Amino acid sequence: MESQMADIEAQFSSEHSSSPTSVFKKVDRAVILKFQEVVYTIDTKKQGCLKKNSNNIPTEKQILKGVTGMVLPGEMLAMLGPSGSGKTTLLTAIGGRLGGKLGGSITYNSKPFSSVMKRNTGFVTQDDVLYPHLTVTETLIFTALLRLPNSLTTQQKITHAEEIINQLGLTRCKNSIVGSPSLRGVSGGERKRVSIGQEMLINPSLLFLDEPTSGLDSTTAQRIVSTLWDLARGGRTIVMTIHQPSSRLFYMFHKVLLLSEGNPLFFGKGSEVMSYFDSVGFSPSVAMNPSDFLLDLANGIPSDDSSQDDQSAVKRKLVLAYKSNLSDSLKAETLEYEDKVNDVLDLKKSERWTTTWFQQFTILLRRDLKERRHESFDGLKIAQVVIISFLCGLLWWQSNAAHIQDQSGLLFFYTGFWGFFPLFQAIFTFPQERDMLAKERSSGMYRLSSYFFSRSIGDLPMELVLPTFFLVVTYWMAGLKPNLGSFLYALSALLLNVLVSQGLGLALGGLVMDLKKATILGSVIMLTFSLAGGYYVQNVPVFISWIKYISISLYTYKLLIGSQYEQDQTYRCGNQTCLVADFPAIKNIGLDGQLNSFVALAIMLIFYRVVAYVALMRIGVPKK
Ligand SMILES: Nc1ncnc2c1ncn2[C@@H]1O[C@H](COP(=O)(O)OP(=O)(O)OP(=O)(O)O)[C@@H](O)[C@H]1O
Repeated sequence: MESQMADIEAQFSSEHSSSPTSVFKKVDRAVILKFQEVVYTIDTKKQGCLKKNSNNIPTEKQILKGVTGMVLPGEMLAMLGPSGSGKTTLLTAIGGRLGGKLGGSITYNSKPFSSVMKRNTGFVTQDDVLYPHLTVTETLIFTALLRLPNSLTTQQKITHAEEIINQLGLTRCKNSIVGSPSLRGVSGGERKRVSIGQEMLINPSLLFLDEPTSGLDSTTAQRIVSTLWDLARGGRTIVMTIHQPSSRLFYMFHKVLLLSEGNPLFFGKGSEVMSYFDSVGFSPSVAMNPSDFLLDLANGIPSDDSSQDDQSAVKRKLVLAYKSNLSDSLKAETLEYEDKVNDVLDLKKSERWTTTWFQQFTILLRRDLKERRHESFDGLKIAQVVIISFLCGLLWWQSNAAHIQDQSGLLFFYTGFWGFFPLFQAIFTFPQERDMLAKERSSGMYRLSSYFFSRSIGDLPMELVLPTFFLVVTYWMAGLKPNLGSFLYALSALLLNVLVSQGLGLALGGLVMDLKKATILGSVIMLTFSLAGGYYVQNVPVFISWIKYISISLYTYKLLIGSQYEQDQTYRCGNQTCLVADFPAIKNIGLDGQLNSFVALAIMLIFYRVVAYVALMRIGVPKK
């Protein structure tokens, strides 16, 4: 086995350079990771795992049951175990991203996790969270601009991203879009390397990867693990979960941790694992891949010909064997090491953010415009608005004040259409972005406020151009008050309506974070606002009439009729002349109090956005 390691070393040391600019260069700060007796418990009642608790069934479930280990700089630890054994939970815990009931101790150079450590940590999640419409180069350059400190110039950051592309073997596909399951882009292995590249940009001392090889063929998996192996040689501490590595891969790991139902069954050198299990009475009946053998053991199946054995008894025996043979010596070794490293490898203090607020804002805005250019200039969306504009213009063709019923109907239609349309566009924003926001925020890439402003402003031009176009067409075709002042008044009311409805959509999406639920909730709220808007029902019972005070439609409708009619204006009703202010759909709303309506909409404009912002604050922060 030693010779196998030497072969691998020889093979890969020739493949990668170690020049000063290389991604494989020595890391600035080495980190010793230690975790002792890590226990993690979840409240199954809170998580909805148990329906009832009438029979005193325990409502807590232990996911991790006292896991200990230590990974030194330059080492690569593989965590193995069957599905559900707790690998991802442990990785998330030692990666500093797990809140809740976490017991035991996890230290980094003898210190707890801190924002400085966060800055030195790379975390590659199992699912690659990447923007599908950006190219590989764009993805890495934007990450470099956001994550690298201002001590580097923009050009140096770009050069660094380009170096990563070359060194991770992504040159061939650097101009291809990343893609997603529904959009053909680069291959799965290339996508994984882009995710690794994003973390490598900051030259992390610690690198965590959740199943970096899942879904990849064995050659691609081999390439990725050898890249990681080279990264470890630069003094990085690397921890990954892995499902079923081939024996070639297995021997590349310096250390192996085997988990079964949250219990550790083995922690130590990969080369010693077979002899350990042999010493406690378990050895494969035929020569087999060590990871297959280990997974069988963790499932309670000791060898191919003994599938009839009691699996729980086997697992219990293995847990006891670990406790009596490995646990104490491992704990002692971990403690002993502490004395040697204390204060030797200290992390320097560093700023919380590597870039300024304004830099983050502009980079995020540019990235957003690039990623979503196809959405903003979506032909279908534009066609929809154009068709409805002309249809409305034709239906209400040259109506005049005498057709007050028609005109008030058109004005109310404005509030409805431009309430629902922006609301449903905005509802999608945050649920779609949640994973990206969680990933980037948990690696401390930018402030929430710079993200929030860039995201709200990025869409604005198109959000405002479409209703403006709609109003220009319908206003003049329908023969509304032909005076620039009235038109501009109506336009500002309509745009305010759009912005407030958009804010409501952002808030609902941010609060619920589930598209289906948010859409249903959004339609119920908007319909309620519409019904309470004073057009359909005039004699609302007192006990429910308060709804109108929170109705976006009511205030907008009030402003729109204010833009068209004067207090003393009359119209022909049959053979006589009637006051516009007495027309039922207007009388109830009244033509006065215009300023109050503006103020009410302005308050809602701010309020809904504040709610959306507060709702986003919980994303990317470990739950307490
Ligand atoms: N927040 C949670 N709520 C409910 N159950 C949870 C939660 N977190 C973890 N678990 C449970 O803990 C166990 C371990 O989960 P974990 O994802 O760590 O397993 P894993 O070994 O990584 O599995 P896989 O290989 O399938 O990804 C599973 O049974 C899972 O259902």
